[in-house]
Order: sequence, then structure tokens, then C-alpha cells
Amino acid sequence: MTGDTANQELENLLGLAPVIPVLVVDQAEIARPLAEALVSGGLPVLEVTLRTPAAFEAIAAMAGVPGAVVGAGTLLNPHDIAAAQAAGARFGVSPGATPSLLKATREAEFPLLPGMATASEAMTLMEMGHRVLKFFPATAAGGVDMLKALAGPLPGLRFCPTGGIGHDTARDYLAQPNVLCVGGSWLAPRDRIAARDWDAIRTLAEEAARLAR
Ligand SMILES: O=C(O)C(=O)C[C@H](O)[C@H](O)COP(=O)(O)O
Repeated sequence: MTGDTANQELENLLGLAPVIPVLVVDQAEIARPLAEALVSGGLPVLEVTLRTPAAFEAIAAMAGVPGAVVGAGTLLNPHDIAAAQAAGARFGVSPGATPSLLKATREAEFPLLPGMATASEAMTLMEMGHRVLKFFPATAAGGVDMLKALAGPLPGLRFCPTGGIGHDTARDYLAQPNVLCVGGSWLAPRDRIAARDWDAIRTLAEEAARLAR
């Protein structure tokens, strides 16, 4: 997969919904009902963080939910790529980027949404062919003002800001022309997951799906 194909693939995926839920799944058995609630609420693109031992099993379960497009988040090193692909992940997300991770995702033809927080990091990723980036940690690294500032000198880049965003602030991010979608964990609160309250999670997804870009 060339850089352009990966960029186009990412742009297509991130264009499916205004919000990508960032999910921390502790028990694989909740993966399917959680994904069903989010997808039926209108958010088909899901990011499962590789922060828990259950993550790969969760990706596999969610990938079997009709309409779900599942990515592997917290991709920190090349070793996780093959397992993420084997589990059914269609793309990867990383909080930052390292040369070995970028090389490995290219070789594996695995579309990566690489994290960046500065103009230099964005330029380095551009040099390597990436034009769809995760702006992380968005709120702490300058928020909407930072995205406005980057739009002038780096007009070809498109972002998925993530980190510290909630329903109310998502609106401001989505109003930026260089923002494709936002990511956030507010769609799947730990207490709602613990209570198996899938209706509440579906409602949060419905509200998020209505956010305009
Ligand atoms: O684990 C990863 O892959 C990360 O890079 C971090 C996550 O994207 C953020 O932790 C989500 O941020 P919140 O919505 O503020 O919870």
C-alpha cells in the first residue's frame, strides 16, 4: 500500500462518522455488546486501545459486528501490528510516532493514524508520506487554536484530534476545516460499561453522531 493509498483509506474511514470512540476493554465478553451499542448509535469506527490483555480478543469480537470498522489504538511498537491485523483491525492509531513503527506499518500495509503534537512532528510525518494525523493530546497541546495555527503553513494535513475532548468541545474541533473527526473516550464511560448499560452508551453515540462536521 503506497502512502497515497493509505492516506485515502484513512480519509475514507475517518469520514464515516464525526467521532471515533476510544475504548479500553478489560473483559473480552463485553466487546460485542459495546460495539453493537456504538454502531447502532451511529458510530461505526471504533478504536480499541492495546492497553489491556483483552484488547486483541476484543478487536476480533468487535470486527464481527456488522458495520463496525475496528482499529487498534495505543500502537507503540512493531510487534503489535501483526497481532492487530490478525485480530481484524483495519487500521492502527498511535499516540506518537517512531521511525520503526512507521516503517513496520508501511511494510505490513497497515494504515496508521500516527500521533503528533508539534509542527516539527507534523512535518516529519509529512516527509514520510502521511497527511492524515492524530493530534494528541489535543487539549493539552493547544486545542483548536493549535489546529488553526497549523492550517496556514501545513494546508495539506487533516487531523483527528484526541485527548481531553468531550461532547461539548467536540463541536469546536469539528468546525475546523482541517479536522476530519475527533476521538474520545467519553462515549464509553467505565461506570456505564461496568453496569452493562448499553442503552446509555447507545444514547451517547447517537448524540455524538449528530455532531456536524
Ligand atoms: O491510548 C491511546 O492510544 C492514546 O493515544 C490515548 C487516547 O487516544 C486518549 O487517552 C483518549 O483521550 P481521552 O478521550 O481524553 O480519554
